[in-house]
Amino acid sequence: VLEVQLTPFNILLRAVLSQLQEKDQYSIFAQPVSIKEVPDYLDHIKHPMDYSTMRKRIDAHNYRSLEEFEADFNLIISNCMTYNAKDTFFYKAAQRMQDHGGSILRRARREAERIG
Ligand SMILES: CC(=O)c1c[nH]c2ccccc12
Repeated sequence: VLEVQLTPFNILLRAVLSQLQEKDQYSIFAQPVSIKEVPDYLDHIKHPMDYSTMRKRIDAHNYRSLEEFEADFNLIISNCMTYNAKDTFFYKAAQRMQDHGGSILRRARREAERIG
């Protein structure tokens, strides 16, 4: 059985990830971009990221700080804005996710300071 040690920090990261995923109503960012569907994706994007990968990193206690978690969130956004043209549904979804994420992460930073 996967015994995930639940530290306050780990619980905070899982809660923040769930808040971010609530704003991804079409689950655009939920899984890695499919290389079968998008064969040239890795020619353009050198560091793919998605929410399922972030969840694995949380459970592996792979984030040592909220800044590292935010860096992966920002990677999801920047990858999407790099690969997709400005007038696309995906690009616009990344812009909205960036706006939503900004306020969610600001609140999380204050909470992380509080739990120390
Ligand atoms: C997040 C993202 O860029 C994508 C998510 N699903 C896709 C399908 C085709 C091309 C790009 C994507």
